[in-house]
Amino acid sequence: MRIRFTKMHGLGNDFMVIDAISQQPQLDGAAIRKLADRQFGIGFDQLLLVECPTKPDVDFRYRIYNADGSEVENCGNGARCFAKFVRDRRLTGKSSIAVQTANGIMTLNVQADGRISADMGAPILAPQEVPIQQTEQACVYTLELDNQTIEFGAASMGNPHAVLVVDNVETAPVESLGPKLETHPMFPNRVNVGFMQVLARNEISLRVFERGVGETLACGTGACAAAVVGQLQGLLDSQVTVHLPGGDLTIQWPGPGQSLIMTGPAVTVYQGQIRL
Ligand SMILES: N[C@@H](CCC[C@H](N)C(=O)O)C(=O)O
Repeated sequence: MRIRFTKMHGLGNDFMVIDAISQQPQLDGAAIRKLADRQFGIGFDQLLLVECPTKPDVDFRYRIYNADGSEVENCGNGARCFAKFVRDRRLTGKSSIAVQTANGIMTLNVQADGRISADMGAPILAPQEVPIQQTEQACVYTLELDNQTIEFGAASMGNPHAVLVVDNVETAPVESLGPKLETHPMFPNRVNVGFMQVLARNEISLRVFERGVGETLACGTGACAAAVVGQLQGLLDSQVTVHLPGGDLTIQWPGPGQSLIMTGPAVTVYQGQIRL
């Protein structure tokens, strides 16, 4: 069957977005991996499916799949692209959109300048719920890897994140440590691994090795998790500019129990059709 899709990105974190309201794509893990392939397919970090909601008082449901075919709970950059997609495709005229994800209901607000703010909900900090193999909640956890003790903070934005504070993101061991931490027994559902350099109390640089993908040019939930971990460790204020390899996000977090607001751009690259 032939499927219409839109290629989009949020700061270089790229997506294949499919309207699964007017089309019914049959995509299993193998088909998603084939489409995600950057040589033999379309190439993307995540696939986003826009569907009708299954709950009342919600505009849409959107589902997220990593390039390795695994379905995931949340995607910050994807959420902004989803909002631009449903407006550009005239699936809604609303500038405040409520969307159902595997993580609950998220509200997205399209601003006059075209940037999109997402209410990302409150971070989950209880270790069993992130999840990490620890019994007591702490701002800094440790694990042993290759005879080295690694310190990290942890938070779930619906999806699990570990955040390491580093002196310099340029030289941080993202490629070597990222895959080892992603699959470390400390993280029963695997983990997204952020490497954060604190530049000032309101400014960080961040690289993220994403679960199910590898290093991406930006990770919205990773930026939220870094802001949370940095604030809990006393390093950051409540509003932070996050410099990612693909560009900047603004994160606001008043503190524990409160929602994070993430603001940034969403870009359409092209529209296409592919035979599945
Ligand atoms: N790029 C995303 C996160 C996508 C999901 C992640 N790889 C996971 O497995 O949890 C973002 O912008 O948040």
